[in-house]
Amino acid sequence: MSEPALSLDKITCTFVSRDNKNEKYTALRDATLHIAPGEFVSVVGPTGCGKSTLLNVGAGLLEPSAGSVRVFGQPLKGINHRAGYMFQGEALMPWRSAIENVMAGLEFANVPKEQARAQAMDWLQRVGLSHAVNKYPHQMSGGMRKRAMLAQTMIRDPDIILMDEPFSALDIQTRQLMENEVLEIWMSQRKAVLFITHDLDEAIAMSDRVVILSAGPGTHIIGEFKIDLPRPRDVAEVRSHPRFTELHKAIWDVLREEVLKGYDQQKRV
Ligand SMILES: Nc1ncnc2c1ncn2[C@@H]1O[C@H](COP(=O)(O)OP(=O)(O)OP(=O)(O)O)[C@@H](O)[C@H]1O
Repeated sequence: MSEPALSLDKITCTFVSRDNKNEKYTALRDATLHIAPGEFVSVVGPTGCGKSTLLNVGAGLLEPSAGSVRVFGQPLKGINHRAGYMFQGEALMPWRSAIENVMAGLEFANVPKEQARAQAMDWLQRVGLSHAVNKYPHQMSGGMRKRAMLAQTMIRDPDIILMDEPFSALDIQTRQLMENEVLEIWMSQRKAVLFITHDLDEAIAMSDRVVILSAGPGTHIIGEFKIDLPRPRDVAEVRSHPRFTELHKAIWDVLREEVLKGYDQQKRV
């Protein structure tokens, strides 16, 4: 069997507590997750449990207190250069137009400007932004900015894509369009994806596998489900598939108690 694209083994992350500098807070404890090349894995869990922390460890942005990270079998040191990231917030440079934003990653990698521009045009077309090539971020809608961010992530041709609630700020219709676009691109490129979401429907609709995290402290993986729904999928239509309902119930049975625990903790803060 081939090496996982991303292996997170027995990851523990302990922070100085935000509430009391004399205390420590262990967000993750012994969390293990392997993602195969080309596999789409979503991680769901209660609010504040450690989803972003896990993703940041995989991105090489955060060194775990214990445990190991491997990328295609090689120990990760520093930033994960085989990964592209798409986060919740805005990542476009306001002083650059759509095309200048999309081509920026290639320029920084010293790709000749004309080649970078041609590839950026191609990606803008793929994400439905060929009409907005010269628009600046403030001239684009939230959905258009997300499309530009997707092109910005994909143009570097990463082998692993890390997404942290990328569409949570979008209205439901735009969100579903973007989810379908991501699936279409993923089907054509088959990169490994680690997708973080609060939304169980989104996780099931998109993924090959859904992994469930416990409430913190000491968050770890408490269950995982293979999503055996047929592909290609339309994220809106797949929700009416009887198997979707079965999977949703089975996962929610595991997740519910953790969500309640997480909610309780938030109320106490
Ligand atoms: N740098 C840090 N210093 C102190 N505590 C931190 C730090 N980063 C994360 N934490 C704590 O670790 C826990 C997990 O945070 P994280 O952001 O990973 O959770 P999450 O599941 O992504 O949250 P959400 O569902 O709200 O997006 C939280 O209690 C958070 O306050």
